[in-house]
Amino acid sequence: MTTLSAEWQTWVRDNLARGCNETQLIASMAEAGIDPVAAGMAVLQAMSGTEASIASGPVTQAYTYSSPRMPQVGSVIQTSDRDVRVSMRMGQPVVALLDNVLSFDECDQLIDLARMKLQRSTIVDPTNGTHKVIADRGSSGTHFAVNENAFIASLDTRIAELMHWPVENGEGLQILNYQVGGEYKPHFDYFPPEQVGSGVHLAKGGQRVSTLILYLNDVERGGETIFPSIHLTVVPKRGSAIYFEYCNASGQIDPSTLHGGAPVLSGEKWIATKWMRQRKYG
Ligand SMILES: O=C(O)CCC(=O)C(=O)O
Ligand SMILES: [Fe+2]
Repeated sequence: MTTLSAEWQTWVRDNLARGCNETQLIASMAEAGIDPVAAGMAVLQAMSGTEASIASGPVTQAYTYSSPRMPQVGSVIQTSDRDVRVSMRMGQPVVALLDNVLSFDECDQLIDLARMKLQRSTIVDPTNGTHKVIADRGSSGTHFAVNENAFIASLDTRIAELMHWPVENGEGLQILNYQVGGEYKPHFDYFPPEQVGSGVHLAKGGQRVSTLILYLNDVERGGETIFPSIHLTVVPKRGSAIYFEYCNASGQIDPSTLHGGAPVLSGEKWIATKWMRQRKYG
């Protein structure tokens, strides 16, 4: 057990005093190499004003891994229309790397459909009247409602079977496109229960329980999905997907699933993300 340095304790207190969001603080600390569970404890202790020393060594997690949704055996998951190959699996946190989730043709179709929707979000340039894409944030996105059309419905069914969770508990498939420099800073996909703002999200469908990120293209350089607290890096591969879960049957959440999208260094990156909720969503 080591103690979080005085500098970090001061940093936490100062940022809380400035009104920074707790989750962002934990994510920044994790990015700097601090165990996110220890970072979370530091933030909680600072919020409650205690000066006790804070453990940043191995931390006993409250999260119970006893009944993962993703089976912990087998190399193939048979869905109603496709055999998906498990190429890597771990139990704590529950993570699985899946190959052959989408055909190349399905990846291209998703990109084309999303591109059409993305193109609709243009503004008219007041200087010359031409349509142009709204300011480049390094990433842009759109989503498809659950069962929006026959193609999306077939994917929603397959994805639900892979995630071992009902279609109706899923949020609509989200498509993200990152250009060079585009990234997604480390974050949790669940809604932090201690945050006031989470209430509105939790009211509909409850907590998020699991995520499937589908890679729609090969990225020339960069754009890996990174899990800083478990030191896992997933290289995007067209048609493959990374699955992870972070909310168990008791409603506990697993902070070791902190993850982000590393900056794209060359080329571009297209992904589709499915989030599952505890209950029926929508
Ligand atoms: O871009 C990535 O690899 C991560 C995406 C992600 O974290 C999300 O969609 O929730
Ligand atoms: Fe995420």
